[in-house]
Amino acid sequence: MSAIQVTGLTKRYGELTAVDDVTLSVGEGEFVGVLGPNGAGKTTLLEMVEGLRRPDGGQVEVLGEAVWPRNPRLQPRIGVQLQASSFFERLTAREQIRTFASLYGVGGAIADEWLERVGLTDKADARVEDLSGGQAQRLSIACALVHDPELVFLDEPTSALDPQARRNLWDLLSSLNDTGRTVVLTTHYMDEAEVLCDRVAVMDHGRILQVDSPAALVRGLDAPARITVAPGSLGAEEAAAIPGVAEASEGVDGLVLVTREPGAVLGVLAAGDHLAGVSVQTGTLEDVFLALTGREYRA
Ligand SMILES: Nc1ncnc2c1ncn2[C@@H]1O[C@H](COP(=O)(O)OP(=O)(O)OP(=O)(O)O)[C@@H](O)[C@H]1O
Repeated sequence: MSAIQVTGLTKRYGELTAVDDVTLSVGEGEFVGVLGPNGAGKTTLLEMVEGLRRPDGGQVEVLGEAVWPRNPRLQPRIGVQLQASSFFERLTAREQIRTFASLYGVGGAIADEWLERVGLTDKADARVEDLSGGQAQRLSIACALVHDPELVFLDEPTSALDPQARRNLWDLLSSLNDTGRTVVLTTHYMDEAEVLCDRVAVMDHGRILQVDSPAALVRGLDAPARITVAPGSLGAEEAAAIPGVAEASEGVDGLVLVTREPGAVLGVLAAGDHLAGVSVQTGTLEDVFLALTGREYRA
């Protein structure tokens, strides 16, 4: 069964169509990312799927249930990362998460465990107003997860985090997903989408342009591979004569061979003992975005 089924979803703000006829399905246990630049419509889409915003058209079904109007049967089963501004005022971090926990009948010990899991134990007694942006973000994520929901929604969960906290959160989300939870997040970070997601929906101007695994999106580009050979290892003429090499030219890091048959070319390089220091570069999600929109990706 699908965890999420979105059909023809549309949201307009005056003249602007923020979400334009989006159809998307997310399977149980999948980790799906909605990737797009600022203003692509990711938040609006997510809020409609969460049942927080009313669509102008289309349908949303989450865990087999309608989400609008507010569906109380869904609340215990889904976790929604709220913006830091939605915290209860003047509570400490511990009181905040314990309050969320108690709403779902979850005990204080588990709430404290979640503070630990997001690295906030030493901030447990700080008021939420006194947390840094990254700390508040981690607290909001812990509050969304404290009742162990089967489906988790996160809106740009790592945007205010430093690199270490970002890695830690990636590990946390991956481990949740490994234990069967469905995770849907929005991000404008290509690397985040690439590392975490089973499938990525590339979104721009309210539309989902393509949905697939990061590897399949890149494969679909049909872009040639670039093999860089360490300087001095091989001459340009010799390299150009290797079957399958379309082009060989000196680059900053060595000789760059452009080929659509990287396996065969690497085989020849190995046979000639030229593999030391070789690197292979294929397309990236940035190339995918460029191919889909005709524009460079700017988060
Ligand atoms: N309440 C609103 N009223 C009017 N326009 C809105 C409203 N909310 C969003 N928009 C507009 O809809 C478009 C999509 O916004 P949305 O926040 O969904 O994009 P996003 O992809 O989440 O962007 P970001 O990465 O910056 O959060 C934007 O052009 C935005 O200005």
